[in-house]
Amino acid sequence: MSTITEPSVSAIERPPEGRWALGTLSVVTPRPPTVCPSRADLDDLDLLRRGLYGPTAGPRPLRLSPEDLDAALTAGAVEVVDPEGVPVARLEDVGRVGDEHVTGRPVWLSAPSSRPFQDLHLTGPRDLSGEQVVLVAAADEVPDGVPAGATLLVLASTSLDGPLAGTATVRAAVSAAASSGARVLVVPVPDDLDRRAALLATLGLVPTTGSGGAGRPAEGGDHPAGVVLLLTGLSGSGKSTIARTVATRLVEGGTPVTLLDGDVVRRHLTAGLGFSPEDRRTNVRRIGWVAAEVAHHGGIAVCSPIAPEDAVRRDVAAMAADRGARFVLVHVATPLEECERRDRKGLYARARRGEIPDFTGISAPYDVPDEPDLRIDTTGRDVGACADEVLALLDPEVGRAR
Ligand SMILES: Nc1ncnc2c1ncn2[C@@H]1O[C@H](COP(=O)(O)OS(=O)(=O)O)[C@@H](OP(=O)(O)O)[C@H]1O
Ligand SMILES: Nc1ncnc2c1ncn2[C@@H]1O[C@H](COP(=O)(O)OP(=O)(O)O)[C@@H](O)[C@H]1O
Repeated sequence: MSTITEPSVSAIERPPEGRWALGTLSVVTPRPPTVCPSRADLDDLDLLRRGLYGPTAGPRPLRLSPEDLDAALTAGAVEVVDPEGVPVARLEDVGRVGDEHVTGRPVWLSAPSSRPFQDLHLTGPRDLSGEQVVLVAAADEVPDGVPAGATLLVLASTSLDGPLAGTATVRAAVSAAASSGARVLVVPVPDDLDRRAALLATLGLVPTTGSGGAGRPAEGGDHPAGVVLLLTGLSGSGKSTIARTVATRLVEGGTPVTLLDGDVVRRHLTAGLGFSPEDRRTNVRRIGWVAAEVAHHGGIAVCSPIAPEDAVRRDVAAMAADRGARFVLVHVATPLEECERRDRKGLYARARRGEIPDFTGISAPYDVPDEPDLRIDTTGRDVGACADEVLALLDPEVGRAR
């Protein structure tokens, strides 16, 4: 989830009725945070706005960063923008759902930015119960012979910023329908089973175990999904060494790789950032954004920042998922004592002397990942063997030369 933070303004926006009647008083109403949620959340809001979940549905809970969550609860609202910054909705009277989510009453703002195959999208509820409807959720589900007069209902997200697979599915449906005179309708498929059932019911269709039961396509079509591989761990734990070895093996096998190493990234992409919690968040989110872009086009991005915060690592996972990519998390769990013993760059000694403030593991926190795909303690281990364990996590199809 990417967020845009704006400074709060010192203006009276909505004075509570009956209060602050004195003309000379100026009240600061906290400004709601502006949030650009995941593509799945934006699609869900769009379906809700079009009435495609029926008249009584509300928005599903929106995951916010801790800062935005606090700001939303304080302001009682959150403004939702699409990736182009178009304000699409404002959730009012927001309340917390669990630790990380909020929900509220939607007030619809501008229409979302247009998307590929815009004219084919369902604009509102429609009764399709009397029609011959073929549900399609992936390009290879488009039947060879589409009956004339049938409706191909494509359950796919076709946004410019989402997985490419959805657009490929619609393209396949349009081309199959052209020869038979069938009609194509498109609707983003909700990734929640109850929402999907509500959508199909609104269209007069019964959920089936066929395409209607299919999940949101994370891959498929004619674009293999790429991978965002994130190696997280303390300084000196072995992230860069393993990342380089993994990348080298992949390149030797004919698979191009984008390496986003912590130190290297800080000299270029995130030059100028320091090691405050906020700068680290920005650093890791930028890495995640670039990695998700790479993976969106089928590439492999190997990233090795310390990435000390659990919530930010999950932001990166969400960015990858939003771009139809796989996210693989490896915790390089070499203990602090061993990292400090190695002290390849002499930084731990300096941090112990107090010369480097906020040093991860010494004077700045590191959230140990709860459920990484792999945890490796490199102490006394061969680098190649560690790299092999990581490589084994990657789908052989993804590692295939293209
Ligand atoms: N205060 C402090 N804490 C941790 N590390 C520090 C600090 N200051 C400089 N360094 C050096 O910067 C490298 C970590 O940068 P990252 O971009 O990976 O960090 S973070 O993800 O933004 O937390 C890290 O490199 P690695 O050893 O490769 O991890 C250090 O060399
Ligand atoms: N099995 C191993 N995997 C990775 N690095 C190892 C391993 N065993 C020893 N090392 C050494 O540990 C150090 C790790 O440094 P580096 O890869 O820069 O860590 P980080 O990127 O996490 O700061 C290197 O000097 C490397 O040679």
